[in-house]
This record gives sequence, structure tokens and C-alpha cells, in this order.
Amino acid sequence: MVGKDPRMPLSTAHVATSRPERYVKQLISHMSHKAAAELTDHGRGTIAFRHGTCTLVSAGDELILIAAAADNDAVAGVQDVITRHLLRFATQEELRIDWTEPVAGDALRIVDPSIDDYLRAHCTPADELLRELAATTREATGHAAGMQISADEGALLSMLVRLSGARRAIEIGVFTGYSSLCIARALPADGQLIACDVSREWTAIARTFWERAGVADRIDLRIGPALETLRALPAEPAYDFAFIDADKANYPAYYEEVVPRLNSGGLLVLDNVFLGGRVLDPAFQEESHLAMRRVNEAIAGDDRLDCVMLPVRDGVTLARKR
Ligand SMILES: C[S@@+](CC[C@H](N)C(=O)[O-])C[C@H]1O[C@@H](n2cnc3c(N)ncnc32)[C@H](O)[C@@H]1O
Repeated sequence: MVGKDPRMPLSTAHVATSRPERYVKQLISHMSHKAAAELTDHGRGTIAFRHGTCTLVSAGDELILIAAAADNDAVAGVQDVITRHLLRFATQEELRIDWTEPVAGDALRIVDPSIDDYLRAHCTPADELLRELAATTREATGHAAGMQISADEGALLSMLVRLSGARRAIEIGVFTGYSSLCIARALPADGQLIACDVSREWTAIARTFWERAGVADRIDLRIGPALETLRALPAEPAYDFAFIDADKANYPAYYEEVVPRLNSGGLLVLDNVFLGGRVLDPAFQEESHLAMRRVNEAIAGDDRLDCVMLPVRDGVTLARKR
């Protein structure tokens, strides 16, 4: 992180246009003489100026711009350069470029609190056993209990496993077993979940709840660094569902190991892809931030996968193998 306050305000703009891709290319090509400008294969570009960055995304009939810099004045500088050039390039249409007020990455509200209350009130609620597991986790693990997935995310996992008809699943990051329980219960009786974690202490709680739920025989708990566990599995496609929710710095490696092992039509789910909004804010440069940006970028550009990123809790990516 840089300086005392690591946050960098960022601001976005959606520009309606029939030629977003062309503007991304033009901006990148023009700016590459004055700044570090880079174009990816999938219509996204980034321009790193001395005082800030701008990410450009061609999205259907929209050009999405994300400007970030050290302070509001510097954001305004990035906005100004991009706006002026875009208006100059748009000789055949009149563009409207309205930037949002700058906000720091870790101060973003992913979902409005009222919507959040409303959606929680309209999901199938967690049953008694899941509620007891959440309460036991709070009692036994204190602060760490915040790592547990929420009831609505658990319901989403169960729904996805059932919808995908998955039989064989892998989970990376068990903790006290909430997500494993949601996945395992949604598998058929002869289904199997390989559950990876390093902690014997936390997964001991998980085991008691899996027993009580009657799914312990479907769960194969592997204690040890998950990367080693994954690498020890046969490299061919064999799994229908994978959930990644462990140490963030290893997300790119987990993704690399999981995708080849997924069957065609198999689903990869990743939790915490926003890192509390920090992925958007270039001031955050810890290993976990860099890794999450890298994996988000890689998945979006991966021709083996179709993906959507959902604003569920701290961000959930669904990637289906083609
Ligand atoms: C966010 S918690 C998982 C929460 C869980 N999915 C749930 O629903 O409660 C992350 C877990 O990853 C585990 N973990 C961290 N580093 C790991 C590693 N290198 N290999 C395997 N597990 C790891 C931690 O022990 C912790 O239990």
C-alpha cells in the first residue's frame, strides 16, 4: 500500500455508443505515446498515467470507463484527458460522458442496505441446523466467524449445485463447514465433495455438523495446503462443481488447477472477488489484491469459460466450462 491513506478515489462513466470497441482501440493507441497503455484480447484496455489510471471496457452498446487516482483532483485530471480525447474521436456521433462522484474502493456500497435487507427477507431462510452451525461458529471462533459465507450465499450454492446436476464437487476453504454443508446436501446420495482446508481445529466443527446432516459419507476432507491436494488429483476432467473460498493470494493457482479438472458444463464459483471493493482501487497493492485482479482478468478472458460476476455479498463469480 502507498502512503498513510492507501485509498484512491475512483469514478466511472457509462457512455452509450455503437462503437465502443473502436474507441477503446483509438484511446489506447493514441495514449500509448504518452502513457503505459495496454489492450487485452477481449476488448478491455488500461491506461496508466503518471497520476492515475483508466480502465476501458467495450460492453455491447456501451463504453465503460473506470478512472482511479491518488486524490479527487487527480481523478478529475484522468477524467478530463479521457473525456477530451473521446469527444475528439467521436466525429460521427454525439457522446454523453457523465462521471460518477469519486469514491474510495473500500468505501463502496456493493448493494444498497435496504435492498440487502429486502433480499435477505425474500430468500429461503437457512434451516435450524445451518443456523446452529452459524451460532456455534460465532461462539467457537470469535472474529474469524466473519469468514463464514452468509445464508443467502449458502442458498445460492445449493441452488447452483442442484441446477447443474453436479455429482462430483471440490471445495477449497472449508472453515467450519457451512458452504460444504450447502454443497453436499444438494448433491445426489452417491455424490462426492472433496473438501480442502489446512485447519484441523475448524474442520472438527464442520465434521460434527456434516454427521448430523447425514452427509458426512459424501464429504472427503483433505487437510493440507489446498494447492498440494489439487495437484495430487488426476489432471483429467472429473468434477462438475468447484467452490473457491480460501487464501486469496492463491486464487490464480487454484483457478489454474481447477479448470482442467472440470467436466464440460462444470461450474466454478469464486467468492470474495471484490475484496470489499479493493480490487477496483489501484492503491491496494497487497499480494491478495494483485492476485484477485489477476484471476478476475484471467477468467473474463478465458476462452474455455463463460462467466458472470455477481454483486452477491463480497462478489461471486460463476464460470461455466464450455
Ligand atoms: C473464508 S474461509 C472459508 C469459509 C467457508 N467456505 C464457509 O462457508 O464457512 C477460508 C478457509 O481457507 C482455509 N485456508 C487458508 N489457506 C489455505 C490453504 N493454503 N489451503 C487450504 N485451506 C486454506 C482457512 O483455514 C479457512 O478455513
